[in-house]
Amino acid sequence: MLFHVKMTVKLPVDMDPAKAAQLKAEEKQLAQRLQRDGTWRHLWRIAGHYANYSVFDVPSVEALHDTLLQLPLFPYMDIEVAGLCRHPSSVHDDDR
Ligand SMILES: O=C(O)C[C@H]1C=CC(=O)O1
Repeated sequence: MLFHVKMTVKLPVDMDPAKAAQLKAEEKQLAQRLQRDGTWRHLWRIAGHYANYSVFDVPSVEALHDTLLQLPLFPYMDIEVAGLCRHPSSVHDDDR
């Protein structure tokens, strides 16, 4: 199942910079692992924002929920999710 996810990062302005750097490094490590295993299909920065548009490929809504909860930055993100299904006019066979 494919899901479009918008993540907006809102780190507290008074967060210790070392803690922020650690969280971002941990997030990057997990994000790259999930991209390599095919779970995190797309990751795009939204220009001008500390936010991203992503596409996740997971077996269920519960799996998406569990994946998002694992993200080190989860406590500091606003997350919006939209389920995706194949468009009848799509020419891409892997859109499912
Ligand atoms: O920077 C972000 O958009 C937040 C998050 C998503 C992947 C990652 O490495 O950090």
